[in-house]
Amino acid sequence: MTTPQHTPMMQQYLALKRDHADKLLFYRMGDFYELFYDDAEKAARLLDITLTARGASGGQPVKMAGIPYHAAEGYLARLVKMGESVAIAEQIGDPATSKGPVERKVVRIVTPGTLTDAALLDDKRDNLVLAVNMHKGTLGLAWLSLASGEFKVMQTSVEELHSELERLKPAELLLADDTGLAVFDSLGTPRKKLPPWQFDTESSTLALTRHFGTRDLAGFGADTLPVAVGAAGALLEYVKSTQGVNPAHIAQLSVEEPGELIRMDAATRRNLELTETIRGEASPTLASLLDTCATSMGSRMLRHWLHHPIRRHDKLLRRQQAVRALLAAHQDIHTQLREVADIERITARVALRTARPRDLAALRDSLRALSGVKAIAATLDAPLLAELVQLLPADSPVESLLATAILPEPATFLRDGGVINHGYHADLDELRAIQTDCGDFLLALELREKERTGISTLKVEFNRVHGFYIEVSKAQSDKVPDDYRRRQTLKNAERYITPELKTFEDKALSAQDKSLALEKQLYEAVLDQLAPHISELKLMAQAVAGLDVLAAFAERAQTNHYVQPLFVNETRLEIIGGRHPVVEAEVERFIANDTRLAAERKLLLITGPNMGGKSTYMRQNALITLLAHIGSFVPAERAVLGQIDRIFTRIGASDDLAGGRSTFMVEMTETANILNNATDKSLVLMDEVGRGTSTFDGLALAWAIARALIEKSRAYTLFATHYFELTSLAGEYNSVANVHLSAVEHKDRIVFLHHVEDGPASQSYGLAVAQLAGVPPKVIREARRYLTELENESAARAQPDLFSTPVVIQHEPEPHPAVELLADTDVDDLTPRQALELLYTLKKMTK
Ligand SMILES: Nc1ncnc2c1ncn2[C@@H]1O[C@H](COP(=O)(O)OP(=O)(O)OP(=O)(O)O)[C@@H](O)[C@H]1O
Repeated sequence: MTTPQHTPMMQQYLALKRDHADKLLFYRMGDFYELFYDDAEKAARLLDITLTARGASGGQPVKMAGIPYHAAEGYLARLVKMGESVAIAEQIGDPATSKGPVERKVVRIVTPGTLTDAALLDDKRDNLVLAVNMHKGTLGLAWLSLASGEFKVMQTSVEELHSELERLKPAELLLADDTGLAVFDSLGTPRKKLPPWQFDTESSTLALTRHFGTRDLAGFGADTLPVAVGAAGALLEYVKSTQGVNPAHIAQLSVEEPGELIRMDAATRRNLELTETIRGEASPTLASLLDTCATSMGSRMLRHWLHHPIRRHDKLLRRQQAVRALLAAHQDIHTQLREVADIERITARVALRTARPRDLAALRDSLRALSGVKAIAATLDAPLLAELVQLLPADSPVESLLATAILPEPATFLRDGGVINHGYHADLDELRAIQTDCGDFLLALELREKERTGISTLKVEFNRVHGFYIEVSKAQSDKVPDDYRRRQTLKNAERYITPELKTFEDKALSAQDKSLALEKQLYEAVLDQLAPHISELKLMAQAVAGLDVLAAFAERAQTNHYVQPLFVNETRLEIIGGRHPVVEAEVERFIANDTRLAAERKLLLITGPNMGGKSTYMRQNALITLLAHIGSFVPAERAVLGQIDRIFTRIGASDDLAGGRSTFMVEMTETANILNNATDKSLVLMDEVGRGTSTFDGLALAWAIARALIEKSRAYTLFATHYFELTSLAGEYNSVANVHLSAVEHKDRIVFLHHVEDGPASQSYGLAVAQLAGVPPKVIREARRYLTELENESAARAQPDLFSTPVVIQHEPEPHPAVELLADTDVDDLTPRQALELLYTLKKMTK
């Protein structure tokens, strides 16, 4: 038995689907996008739309789900958010002339990481696609924001992968098919596996140089980064294959040098709540506090800066000078910038030829507003501002082109017409005149016909379905002349057409069709004319974003009383009157605290009651250090900072269930990372390390970790602990100092002073805090009784204090190599001859 044939339309569908098996295929049919078979089922499930069946093809009913064309954006956004990719097949043939199904083609592929549509993108976040390439322990990364054209590469060691993923937070990952790392499985990010050859350095170099029109990649500084180049090539090809047009706005590749930035691992970025709270919310975070930017370009750049603190003091000084100059002008700059649209994303859409009429109008109006910004910024005295001002437009040819070409308020969709300006093209004006003259002609005709026929109620009108007609009431319809042809009969009226009206109708309707076609053509030509200006517009967008962020820094500095930090080239981290920027906005009265670290005072051992403010104090120092290194002023009376290369934090307890690691395992993994990587230029925050295990294990570990930080890493360390035994370290090492968060007990109640004072805390107040938290009084009473018992017991045992100084570590002697060899030997496995040889070897080793 032969299988019944598929209908011609389904054959066309299946051919398209074959090339896009891993995506949902939106198949355009009239005013709908239809999905069939498994795609239909999946879409029905994900989008909660109706699943139906349509006739049969190939002997089977065809499962189908439809999405109205005009509502497609919303559905696309939801699908992409869920990590799906969608291929959109449009009708490209003319239904009137085609035999069989209209020709269709996949014109666009929407994937989570390659969005550019304003409706699908989050204004305040970059949407990145990241390609990961690994070769013999080297990690090559390439990432792109298609909506801005920013294309970057970096080469580092594979160990950095986790931290880079946390920093970049890509919306989509591209991996070679044969990459099998568990770290990717625990990420929720949609992944696309590509054949490994796409990551080949040689063919990638070829693809990249062809795209950029360069001879090699040396000009980008990427020629020495073969693994990163492999990733970049795979990425570029992927993006080209999804867009259907050449992404011309990707005009350069930049290399990110790991050494330029202060490095932070994944845990640190999370713990410091830079752009997301630990719970994954957008506020309150450092970003939500600082973001008073007027444009979404500024908001995005601010987020970028927060994750990319820079080390070079001269660069930071330039930002600081700009902030200082903006203290008096930020309000005016921001007022003007509020008129500026998202030039960056509009430019990308111009390059990808998906810019809508209102994008172009917004670009034109933004360019106008920017000349105002330029005028204000030009009066300010700071080298960085002068550089940014240079990039802002003055009498931009783009603005004059758009001013003449596009109507002040164009229609939303080009297909509706009403986009191209009057006076821009003579033929268009003429075609439009025919349509406007319509009104006059019809009035004149009505008058004339009334006179000729003597029918006073006669009306000349138009509707979309029937075109032009003369309407006469039923009662008077016997008076119509012979040249009236009936067009339509209504209940109370008849509608007619005359040869004259018909001729006019043909002319008017064809004028409308022609003017729509002409508008489309002229619009495309405007996009062509904009193409050479894309890189200049991109630079302008960057300058606007930078200016916006610097103005926000100035505003924040003024409103929240921040000061300009001072950078020095000595071992020093001194913060006087420091505050936690986010907590200070949440509490009524924030207590400022000092931090003094220097070569001879490198580790602060912080004790004090729970809720006393230890975490807040530690974090505020990290945040102040970070703010200083993005060029912002800082919440303090004074801050003096030496070179910083990394910030590490080991704070709080969190399970990594997806990664299969317990709380304590996470704690120790993060600690291991710190001990292995911290240098004397690193800032390390350790919050109650060791508390995830039994008291003695925890204490012993905390003690040994503190020593390693003091002796080996010599990092700037803030070490908060509940183990009072550790406070004796200050007696042992000059570089250790004890501080504590003060509290007083008042009539059985505890009052936190949140003030950092010298010396160790005198007691722990654990029970008082538990009481404050509402633990039932009976439980507190029992705890108090048990505590007394414990204290008495330990006094009675008078156990020698393991941590009293000096502590002598009993090193186990290294075993003799002969002993090791013997331990590794399985005697039962040896032949007599091998046994004899072994004996000789052992003998030799003892000589
Ligand atoms: N310097 C300060 N000024 C005013 N309020 C503060 C200050 N520091 C902390 N607080 C308040 O005290 C609360 C507890 O602070 P924090 O979490 O830092 O305490 P902790 O000592 O780390 O507690 P635990 O040991 O239980 O983790 C904060 O949420 C904040 O409301």
